[in-house]
Amino acid sequence: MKNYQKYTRNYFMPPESCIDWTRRDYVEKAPVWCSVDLRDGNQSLIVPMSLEEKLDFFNLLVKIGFKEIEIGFPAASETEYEFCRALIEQDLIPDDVTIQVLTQSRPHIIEKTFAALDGAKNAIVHLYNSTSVAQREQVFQKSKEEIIEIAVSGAKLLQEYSERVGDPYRFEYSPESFTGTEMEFALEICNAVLDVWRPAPDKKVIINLPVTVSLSMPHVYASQIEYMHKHLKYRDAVVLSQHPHNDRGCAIADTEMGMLAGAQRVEGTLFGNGERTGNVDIITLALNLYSQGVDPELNFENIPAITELYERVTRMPVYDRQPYSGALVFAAFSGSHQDAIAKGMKWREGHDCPHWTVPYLPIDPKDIGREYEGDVIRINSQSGKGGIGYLLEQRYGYRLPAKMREDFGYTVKSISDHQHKELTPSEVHHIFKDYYVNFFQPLDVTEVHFIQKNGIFVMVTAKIGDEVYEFTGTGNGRLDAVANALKNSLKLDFSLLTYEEHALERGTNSRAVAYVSISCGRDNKICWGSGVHDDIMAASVNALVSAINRAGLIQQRNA
Ligand SMILES: CC(=O)SCCNC(=O)CCNC(=O)[C@H](O)C(C)(C)COP(=O)(O)OP(=O)(O)OC[C@H]1O[C@@H](n2cnc3c(N)ncnc32)[C@H](O)[C@@H]1OP(=O)(O)O
Ligand SMILES: CC(C)C(=O)C(=O)O
Ligand SMILES: [Mg+2]
Repeated sequence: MKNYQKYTRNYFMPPESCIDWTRRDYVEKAPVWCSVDLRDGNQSLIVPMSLEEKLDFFNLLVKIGFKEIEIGFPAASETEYEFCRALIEQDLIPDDVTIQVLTQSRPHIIEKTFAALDGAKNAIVHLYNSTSVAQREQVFQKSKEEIIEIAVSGAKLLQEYSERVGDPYRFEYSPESFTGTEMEFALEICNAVLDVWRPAPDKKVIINLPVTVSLSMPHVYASQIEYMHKHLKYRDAVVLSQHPHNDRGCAIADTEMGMLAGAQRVEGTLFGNGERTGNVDIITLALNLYSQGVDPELNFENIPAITELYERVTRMPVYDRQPYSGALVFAAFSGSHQDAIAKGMKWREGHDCPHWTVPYLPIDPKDIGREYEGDVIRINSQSGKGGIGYLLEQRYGYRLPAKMREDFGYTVKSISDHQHKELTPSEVHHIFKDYYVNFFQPLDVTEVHFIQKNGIFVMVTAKIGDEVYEFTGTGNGRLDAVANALKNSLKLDFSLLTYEEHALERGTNSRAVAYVSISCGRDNKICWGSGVHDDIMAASVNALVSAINRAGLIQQRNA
């Protein structure tokens, strides 16, 4: 791309090395979560949510377990204001939940914000102003001192309004566009705001360091967070918060590394909705913790229900590959993945496993309301015998012999390949029944009588088209005797290779299924057939007849 020189790295590393966080490899405790779905998420929708939709979403967030919820920007619009009023006046905020509201640092906006909060038992008032070089120069056209003055004057106003009503509110300050700000200046402005609020450990304030626009690799943000963490004044009275956006696709990494670097709180949204590429996805963050054995302190046990409500009120679909929540994120189409999953699941049945280690499935889909059936093993032309056989066994109870799985696998793949489509479990079942089970054309065996006499003697009644035949034969076992009767009487060139059977369903009325393979002709081509019947012997004969028919032996004999 010829215009690359138009761009440069416009972020700032801390003035000292801040890489202590690299010595930590995991987060051991969930951060304080704050949902900004109803503000950052809402302000970026094509059509912002209605009051009723916001209420539905608020109730969902409460149900999930959020204790801090940024409910909007009350000065922005009538809906935003009225929503805040409705929550307060109708007493819809649970006692253990704190609402948060966002305000610019402008007197009339702050005034309106506090008017919206009138009567609230508690709330977080979130003040922001932009601090980056670009915004200072282009948008505000102000010096650093003047930008600090915007923040400080706003901080003072928040304090005054709060004191007037008995000081029930907590405060949050965001140096918006933090990632484009010199770190020394970000520190200076945050400390200036802190000097106004003078927080104490029993009256903490939140300093929120947003990735308003992501400008660097995640380790840079982590170093920036560590710098602020080490140098902020009143540190034991500050909750250090992050608010990453996803412009470079690094929001999750930014947040996780930021937590390693000292951040204690995370602002984000469900499914990562938010300005441009979105805010950080809290579901992914929470389930990443969960997948490493850390309680995320949010309940995502019913992702499908959460998805449904989210899609309704945002009018946006959840992407198929969205981590943990997308329709395809537990799906395995490819053969080797399916095989490993099927074996992994079987392995768990025979072992006392304290932890989840199934290959290709980072967490157990059932834990978040997803199903194995339909969600995991999916069949197309990339699939293999392992997955196809597993599906047939789990759904329909057929335990195919290993070699027959392979044969059936190729049959299914070829159909999917030619039809150029995914096959549903029921279509796979139908293929099995249509191609392998009780396949009675052109040969059909209608009656079999066994006599035990120096081995087994058998009398077979068979039909080929309209012709009815009576054959006899002998063998070491019953199926062997039937095979010999057919082979010798009809001059068929095959030998019986494999025979397996099992009950298809549990219980006394269970049907039996049998699997037979025969080796045919001079080139020993293997052909499989299956039989299902109430009687195990009839199932076995059906399987043999199916194999003979599938091999085309009757047609070859006539040719
Ligand atoms: C990164 C973020 O997501 S920040 C949150 C952004 N969200 C929103 O803006 C959604 C809600 N906002 C709104 O509805 C409107 O912007 C309102 C109601 C808040 C304000 O509306 P208006 O005053 O009509 O317009 P607007 O937002 O363009 O105001 C721009 C003015 O505010 C100033 N300003 C912008 N942000 C701030 C701030 N945080 N603190 C102080 N002044 C600010 C601008 O410099 C500009 O000043 P100027 O009038 O001297 O040129
Ligand atoms: C208001 C602030 C925190 C914000 O949304 C951002 O910087 O992205
Ligand atoms: Mg934001």
